[in-house]
Amino acid sequence: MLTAFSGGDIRSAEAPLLDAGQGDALMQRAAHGLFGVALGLLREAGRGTYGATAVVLAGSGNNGADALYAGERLLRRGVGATAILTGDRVHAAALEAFTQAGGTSVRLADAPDIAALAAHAASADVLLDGILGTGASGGLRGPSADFVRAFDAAAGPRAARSTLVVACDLPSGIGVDTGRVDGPVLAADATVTFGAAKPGLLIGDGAVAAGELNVVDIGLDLSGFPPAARTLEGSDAAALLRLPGTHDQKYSRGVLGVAAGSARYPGAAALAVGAALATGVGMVRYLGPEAVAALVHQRNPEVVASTGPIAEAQSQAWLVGPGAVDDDDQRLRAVDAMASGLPVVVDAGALAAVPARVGPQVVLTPHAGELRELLAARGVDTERSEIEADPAHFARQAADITGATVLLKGYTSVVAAPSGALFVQADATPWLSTAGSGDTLSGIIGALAATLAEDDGAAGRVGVAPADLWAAIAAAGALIHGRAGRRAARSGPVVVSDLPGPIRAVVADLVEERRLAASP
Ligand SMILES: NC(=O)C1=CN([C@@H]2O[C@H](COP(=O)(O)OP(=O)(O)OC[C@H]3O[C@@H](n4cnc5c(N)ncnc54)[C@H](OP(=O)(O)O)[C@@H]3O)[C@@H](O)[C@H]2O)[C@@H](O)CC1
Ligand SMILES: Nc1ncnc2c1ncn2[C@@H]1O[C@H](COP(=O)(O)OP(=O)(O)O)[C@@H](O)[C@H]1O
Ligand SMILES: [K+]
Repeated sequence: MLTAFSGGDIRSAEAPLLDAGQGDALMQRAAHGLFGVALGLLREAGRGTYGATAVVLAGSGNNGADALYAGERLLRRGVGATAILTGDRVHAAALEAFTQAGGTSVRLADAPDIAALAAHAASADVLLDGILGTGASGGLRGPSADFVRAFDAAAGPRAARSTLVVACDLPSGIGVDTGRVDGPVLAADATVTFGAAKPGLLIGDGAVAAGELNVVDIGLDLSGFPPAARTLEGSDAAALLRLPGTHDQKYSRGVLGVAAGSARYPGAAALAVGAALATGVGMVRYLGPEAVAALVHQRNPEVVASTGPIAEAQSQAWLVGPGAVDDDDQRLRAVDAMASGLPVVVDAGALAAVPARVGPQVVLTPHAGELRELLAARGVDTERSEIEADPAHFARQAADITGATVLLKGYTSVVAAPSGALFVQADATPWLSTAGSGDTLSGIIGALAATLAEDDGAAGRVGVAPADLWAAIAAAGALIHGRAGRRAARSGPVVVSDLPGPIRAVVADLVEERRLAASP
């Protein structure tokens, strides 16, 4: 599990070490970590150090100092380095060390031509971004903002540019705790963050700008601080798989009831059911129109179908809503499922049926447009673009108002528990943004919920509080869905109806990972 702490908590954890006179030692550890990653990237790109060039962007704070000390180390390895001092102040000792090692520097405020300076930076092999770190307030402003715009214009988009950009602690321009990007941002190939990840590096636009994330231990003790966000890794999702045992039968493994699909959108039911079966479940019971059941059966004859109400179909968990629009029976099933006290995954058409207050075992899976409607129905008016800019804030607000666990879909999937716990997954690929993709995500989460509904040890296995189990399950679902999408995309555009194969393969890999971890 990757754990992120707020910028404020990281600074609080630094305080006792600074009081003990260890500020310089911390900074040297940070600089060494940054240097190591920059060196590794240069080597990976086949550029080595002798004859290579680096530009260090150094702001007025300690972030700039870290970058200058990393630049000093590059200079000592034979890299030619220039520093661009972006603030009106600079850490004197760090600049002195950089200069002593042979580096030259220029003040951005004195530069006659920002475009020419940006073009120089865009011709370097590596750029260290030390403009802003945890001391950032708001988006980039002033000459730093102008410089980043000019650099982007000169270097081109990240995927096409030749300069390797390594962010010091975080890409300058992102919200440390939100990932919000309100102006120009220096998108990094890699980010080297110190002490622990910050939430902004995991969420939304901040996660996109961070590139590959490296966490460098600088000796901070964060044990007394609450995690601000967590990301499940494969081993965590593997711990949440309930593997069948010798005494299991189909009912004990868990039955998922699915009330999805309608005359208008029959396919959503087939997609959700296919994904649930591929994730692994004792049985799927399908409730809905006979014509939809027939379509489900074409692909999955093992499904047990009926046209009755929720009360007549015993299940361990429910999935309601995919493709269920303009269908009173499906709406009633959604309402009954949410009132049952059982875990329920609520997607698409059923989101409008969520009552005023539910419990964390009700997992809502809206995209930003659906979340906007859910909030508007509760008196919170906002724009879809605002939700996309600050997904954690709005997912949390929805979890707080409804009492449900809320998974907000997008490039990163953000899961907010009503306890305030936050999980963020960035396992997906934009190839998954295709119709029906969300139906398969809800099927995966439904299957996990059905198999774990009566498993008292599940929260402990993944190291979360019992109340946050449903959020962890939703995050694990996003991980499996995202990895399956990536796997599918290896051989071309993702076709959602083909996703069960990759889902099974991802689950098989996770089972193997768990077996290897358990064997001595
Ligand atoms: N503490 C430690 O021991 C350790 C800390 N570490 C490192 O220190 C970093 C935190 O350093 P920090 O606190 O000095 O803040 P930092 O982010 O460098 O700069 C803040 C300055 O930037 C400016 N500014 C603010 N907002 C702006 C904006 N939107 N647009 C433009 N400018 C803006 C503002 O300056 P002003 O504008 O007021 O002149 C402000 O003073 C941390 O990320 C890590 O890298 C590691 O070395 C480990 C040990
Ligand atoms: N740009 C993106 N990058 C990665 N994953 C994405 C992106 N856009 C959407 N997704 C994922 O694809 C799925 C889309 O779900 P949804 O919008 O509900 O589609 P549908 O309603 O057609 O089923 C979600 O799991 C979401 O996280
Ligand atoms: K930075």
